[in-house]
Amino acid sequence: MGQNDNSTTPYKVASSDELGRYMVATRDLLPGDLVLTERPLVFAPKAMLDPEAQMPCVGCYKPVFTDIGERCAKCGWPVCSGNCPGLVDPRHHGVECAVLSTRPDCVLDNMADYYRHDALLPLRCILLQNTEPEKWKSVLDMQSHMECRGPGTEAYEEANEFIVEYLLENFINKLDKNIKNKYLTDISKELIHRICGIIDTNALEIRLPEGAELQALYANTCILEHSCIPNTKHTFNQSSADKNDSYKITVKVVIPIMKDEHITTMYSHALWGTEARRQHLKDTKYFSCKCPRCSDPTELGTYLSAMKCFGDGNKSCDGVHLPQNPLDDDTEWACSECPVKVNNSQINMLISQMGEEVDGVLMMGGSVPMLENLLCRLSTFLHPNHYHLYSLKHSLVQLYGRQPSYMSEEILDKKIKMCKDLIQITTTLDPGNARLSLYSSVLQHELHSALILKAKKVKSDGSFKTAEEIKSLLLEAKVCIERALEVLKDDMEETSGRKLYDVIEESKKDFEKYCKEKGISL
Ligand SMILES: C[S@@+](CC[C@H](N)C(=O)[O-])C[C@H]1O[C@@H](n2cnc3c(N)ncnc32)[C@H](O)[C@@H]1O
Repeated sequence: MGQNDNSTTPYKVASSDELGRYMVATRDLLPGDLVLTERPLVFAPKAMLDPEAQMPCVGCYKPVFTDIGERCAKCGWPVCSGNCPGLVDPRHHGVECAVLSTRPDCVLDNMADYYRHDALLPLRCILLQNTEPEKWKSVLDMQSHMECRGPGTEAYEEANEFIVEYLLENFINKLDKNIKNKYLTDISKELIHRICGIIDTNALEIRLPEGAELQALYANTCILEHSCIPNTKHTFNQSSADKNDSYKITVKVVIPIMKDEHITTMYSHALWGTEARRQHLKDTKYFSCKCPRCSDPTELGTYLSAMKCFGDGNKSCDGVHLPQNPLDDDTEWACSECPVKVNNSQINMLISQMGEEVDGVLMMGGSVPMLENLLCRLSTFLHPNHYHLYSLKHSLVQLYGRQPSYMSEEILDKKIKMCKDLIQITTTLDPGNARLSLYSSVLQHELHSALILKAKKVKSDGSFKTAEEIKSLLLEAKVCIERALEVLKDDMEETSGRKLYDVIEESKKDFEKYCKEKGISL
């Protein structure tokens, strides 16, 4: 869709005590309309979660083997090659190298502690002050939430140890006067803390094809406010021939926005339940979300956080537990059928324990029996649509119908039902495919494949399916594969979207070939 009136900027910046700066639409906007596109002010690698893992090259972020790999000839940081163009490019390693070069001699043996890539973004930010004063001004315009990040807070102590002291002690305090005058006329502990606050509040994450993750700051995109039902989607350019456009962001409308309505994005994970999303937003962005999804105990009728009632000890109950007021941290959870109530902290403890189990199984690439076992156990406590069960089912549908022991008609029917249930939840939570397009696409693709396999199978009673039955299954499969491709239309600039699109397009070709061979026209 998209409307073509590009004569006026589609947004203006407003401000309120509650939200700070935010964006409103200057005219009615339709899905597909461009809100903005801009290059990043600054970007750098994110923290390495696993210190044993490969480190990103400081010039291009490709993972490198640190023990055998090359080092930057000047500063000694791991690089993909001494000829990496990013080493001299000021947007990448070109400027910071002068500061990082003041390294102690011992560092090459002590990599995990010494090469702290998450300190590079704060360093690249403060280096803008003399090299790119306009960009530096834009960074300083951003909200830092220093009022919530004083000494003694977790955010302060963490930033202090891992970034502020690290940068000061290892590099900045040892800098030659000339270099300091050239690059860092304004430098203090407080300033680095403020930059850390700005990064935590505003930086966006970019996952690169090779696995590394970057963080980047954008002057205008950072003004977008959060909603758990966002009306825009953003993508990052990762494939442009023009290197200056690397990581350029494009923000597009996904749900119609009326003139004067707020333009929103999502800072949290769309498949987390309300409690987890709100806690994450409080901890990292210092506000309490009150959006329509957070305010609704059923989360738009999906029951994504709902629990089953445990009964009162004497009598079992088929009711469903929901928070009475999801915006209240001390809310009680009440049953839909009986008088039993449970307090929020008990529910949170249970849910986080279950979450750890789910993450554990998924991280080790859980097999079908492992996933089914946990699904069965957690289903005793959780509503079938609960987000922990969603995660397990989303993995299961990618294994059912693809492994020899899981090809029976019964399993295919199970897969078809799971896919349909998960598609329903996904579409309700993310009607514009702002955040869950890859999840949706995978589900549509899996549904397509299960329908075809079912069409090819004899029935469980040994009889053949009629031509009508086969055609009806294949017609449904056709709609699914078209939807699987359609929901990815705005993800093509990103590698993960393009890769998934290519896989699904191959399936579509195989499907068309099969129909042609069988003389079936759909
Ligand atoms: C990325 S910044 C957005 C721009 C910011 N308002 C400014 O003035 O620069 C994120 C911060 O905006 C505020 N914010 C964003 N969305 C909000 C919302 N839905 N409710 C309350 N505050 C919000 C919070 O203070 C949050 O930490």
